[in-house]
Amino acid sequence: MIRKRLEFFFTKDFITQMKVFLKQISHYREIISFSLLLSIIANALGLIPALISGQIVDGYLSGRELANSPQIEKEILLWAGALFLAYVLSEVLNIIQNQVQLRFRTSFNHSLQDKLYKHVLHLPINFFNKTKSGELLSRFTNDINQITGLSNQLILTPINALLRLSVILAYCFYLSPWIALLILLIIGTLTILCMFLTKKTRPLQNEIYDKQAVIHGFLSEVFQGIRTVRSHAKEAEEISQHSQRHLDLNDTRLKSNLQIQGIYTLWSFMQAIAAALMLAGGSIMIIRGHMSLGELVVVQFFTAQLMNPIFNILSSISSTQGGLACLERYHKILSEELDNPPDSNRKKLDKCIEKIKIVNLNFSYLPDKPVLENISFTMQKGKTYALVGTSGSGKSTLADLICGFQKASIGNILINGIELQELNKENYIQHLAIVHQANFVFDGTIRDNILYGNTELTSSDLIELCQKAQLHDFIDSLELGLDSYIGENGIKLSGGQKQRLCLARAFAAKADLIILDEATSHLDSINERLIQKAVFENKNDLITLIIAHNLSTIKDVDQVIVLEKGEIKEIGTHEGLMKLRGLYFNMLKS
Ligand SMILES: Nc1ncnc2c1ncn2[C@@H]1O[C@H](COP(=O)(O)OP(=O)(O)OP(=O)(O)O)[C@@H](O)[C@H]1O
Repeated sequence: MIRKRLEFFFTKDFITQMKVFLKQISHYREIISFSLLLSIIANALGLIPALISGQIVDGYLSGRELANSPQIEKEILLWAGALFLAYVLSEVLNIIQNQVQLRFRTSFNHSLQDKLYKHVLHLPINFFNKTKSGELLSRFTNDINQITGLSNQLILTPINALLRLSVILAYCFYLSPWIALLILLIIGTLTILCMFLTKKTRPLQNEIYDKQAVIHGFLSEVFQGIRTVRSHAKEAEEISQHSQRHLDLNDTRLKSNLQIQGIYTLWSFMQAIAAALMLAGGSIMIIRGHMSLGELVVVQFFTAQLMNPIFNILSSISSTQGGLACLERYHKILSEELDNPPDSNRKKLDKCIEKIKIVNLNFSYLPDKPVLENISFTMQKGKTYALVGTSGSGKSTLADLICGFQKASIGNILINGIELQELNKENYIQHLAIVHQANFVFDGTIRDNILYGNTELTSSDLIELCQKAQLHDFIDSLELGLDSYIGENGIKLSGGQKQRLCLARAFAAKADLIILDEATSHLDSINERLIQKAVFENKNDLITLIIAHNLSTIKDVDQVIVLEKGEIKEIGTHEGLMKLRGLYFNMLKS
């Protein structure tokens, strides 16, 4: 019966999420218990002033002629001192409890952040294709903060409030069962009414969080693409859309606030009724000789104190709903399947990559829309390969599959004879170096960015790498050389300088498979040739795969693979394909 009633107020979903949360914080039970104990003692001390006031009224101010004796004044002063002490002690304990609580919350927040970050960084690239980065940021900031607050809303506030409620009710019951009954009646009505109303606030709370996340998503997109926004003079449109989204969010906030305000108003109204009833009931009981004046003082004081705990429980339920919605979203991300579990027992490569065999590979991003079909070819250590084809033919997708960033729908990629899916991805990636056309550089120095590819490099290694990537002249021209800051995503660098920096970082990785996906597209022909020379210098030690639109840059590779609409149309050496006078020949001629 109780369970049914609970499910009436809290949905099953709510209860499941609550259980998940309680399990999550079970590691912190010691610190939570300590914080709870402090809070209970502080609250108990908070009730003492009421009892002392009642004692002073009954003991010295009523029921007999007021005696003006130094002894009585001394006793009153002692009681007042005790009252002051109870206040002070209660406050001190509250301060300590706040500190303990903060410690728990920061450590809990930290562990939530770490867990989510660890998971997200190992999610398939597809996850990032479908999730806006701003929304993801919202999960790390707003959602995690809300989840952290749940400990207060679900544990400390209700337990404290229930305890206070029990003490007050017990005292009132001791004075008069009728007063206790009256209080219970008021509380019961109030609780049922507020529970109905708070239940209604949850959908709007969720809507607010969702809309905030969408706004973050758009903001981060616009900041990242500020050049595109500027170059299309879309500032006014973006501002108006942003403002529209905010108006929409404000609308939801206002609706939600209206609901909450309704609850508050109802609450104040009931509180006024309770105070009036107590005053009337208590006064009648004094007149009839069933209660003393001091006891009425205590009851009035307690009634006022009683309302807050109940209100805290109810507002906890409302904010808990928001927090649990955040927890739901948090766990939704954690339930996304990892393609690269960090602690898996998958096989590690015991030597460098010597052979990559691709067998009958098929892949599609969307059902029934194949991007790659029946791809089969082999790459060997010491050889260079080029993937060519028209735009959208699937070259970058194939490179992503070889790197393990995407999973083939059908077919295999065998690395030294081992199925790629059976390999420990972290270990496998350490054997690769990839440079994309639009590679990312971090906000830091040139040195930081190159060391990201290999932290063990010495200064002379760095100089050598920069020479290989044709970056040395540029670095020499900078006042701070390798220690120059390049700004967010290399804003202070030209497209070509950024590409050369990415090449230096890739060379630093000392990989056995290097994939250059349009990696020299921003370079002038002299630099492009020099870099190619550098790439081919160590070609005997690795597998080199070049994806290029400029076919004049790949004439010297050992094998050219020509893709067209996701299928291999031609494969062979430059000379062989030229003789064939097929697709490759036509591409080169055109
Ligand atoms: N994340 C994605 N979701 C859905 N479709 C995608 C995704 N990425 C690429 N595609 C589609 O897959 C096809 C192959 O894209 P891919 O980037 O591999 O081609 P590409 O040959 O490298 O092109 P380009 O030479 O222009 O870089 C294209 O039709 C593209 O629209």
